[in-house]
Amino acid sequence: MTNQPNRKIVLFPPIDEKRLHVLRESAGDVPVVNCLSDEEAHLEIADATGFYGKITPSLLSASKRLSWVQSPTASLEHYIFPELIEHPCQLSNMRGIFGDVIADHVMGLVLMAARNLHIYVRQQSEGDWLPVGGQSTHSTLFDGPGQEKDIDRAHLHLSDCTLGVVGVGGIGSEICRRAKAFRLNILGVDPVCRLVEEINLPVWPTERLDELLAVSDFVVIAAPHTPATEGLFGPEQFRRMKSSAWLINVGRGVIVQLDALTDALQSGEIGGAALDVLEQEPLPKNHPLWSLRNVIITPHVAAASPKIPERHLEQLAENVRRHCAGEPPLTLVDKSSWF
Ligand SMILES: NC(=O)C1=CN([C@@H]2O[C@H](COP(=O)(O)OP(=O)(O)OC[C@H]3O[C@@H](n4cnc5c(N)ncnc54)[C@H](O)[C@@H]3O)[C@@H](O)[C@H]2O)C=CC1
Ligand SMILES: O=C(O)C(=O)CO
Repeated sequence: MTNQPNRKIVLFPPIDEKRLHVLRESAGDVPVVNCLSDEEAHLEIADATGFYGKITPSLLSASKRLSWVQSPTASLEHYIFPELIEHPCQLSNMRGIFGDVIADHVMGLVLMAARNLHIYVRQQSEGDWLPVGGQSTHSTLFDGPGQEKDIDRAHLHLSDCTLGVVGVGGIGSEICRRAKAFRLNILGVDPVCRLVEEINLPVWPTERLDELLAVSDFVVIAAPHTPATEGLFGPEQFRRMKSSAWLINVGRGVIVQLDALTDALQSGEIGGAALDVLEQEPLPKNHPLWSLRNVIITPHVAAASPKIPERHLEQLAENVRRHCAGEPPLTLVDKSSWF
């Protein structure tokens, strides 16, 4: 397909030369302008049709012909504002490139929690040989066969567990597939009631979240930050969860009310939490969550992988090509879900 006439794409903040070259190849004869300053971005956006980067209300109001905005991230909370929602331009994000990487991270957290690995790693640094649930300095299995002991009850058997996913999109679906391979029972809620391919898992509507919470041993949040998910997990949701259940959050920190989560963990209302994203990032050094035995914190790294920059560029280049050809972008965002 030939490019549409009079298209122009503006990038701000600027990107490196190597990536710029790839984008220019995708754009063909459409100019791609890499702006080095905010002032330059304000001038260049006036007649631009496409924009990649951090759009602001001021840049948007300086634009006269904008029909496409691409955010650099999957989440949109730092890139969306009322004027952009009302603007007729199409908005696309970077969802869909993180699925396998984040699902691997989640399975790592599930295995740590089930096998108490987080506790053993801490004990290792002190040179402590202490089985969780046991008092002896060696495995109680040697004390005699046939009887279930505290040490057994303190370690989870994964195929007896249920994992419930909140937000079964690109990341959530991959989590379900991996969990299935580990023989967990799987549930999922999402406003879009799809079937997870390969494992034929029917996804429940979000109205059934309470049911999912009541039976899940692991509740995994892989949803975006939207008005509907902000603060979605508070005291009531923790009350509904099993007292042994773990909450795993790889979606966005603000979906979980940090104070309510801290209370639920300190009071034993839920069994544990594994958090890659938190309402406060970085979590302050003196926050009580750091010292809780049943908490695993990773510093917003669930998506870190050498594959991601490569995929990011590929997806961006494809959306540049589509914009120039007059086609809708991949990963179009439904702006109405932000009302
Ligand atoms: N921890 C990290 O480093 C990263 C976190 N993320 C987060 O993961 C989120 C999901 O990313 P993808 O799976 O690629 O996006 P996606 O758009 O493919 O999937 C998100 C799913 O959540 C669903 N959803 C929307 N509102 C919901 C609600 N109220 N309750 C339950 N589900 C709801 C959507 O319908 C969709 O199926 C991103 O928006 C971002 O916040 C993304 C990348 C890295
Ligand atoms: O794209 C996102 O939303 C991220 O969190 C990247 O780490």
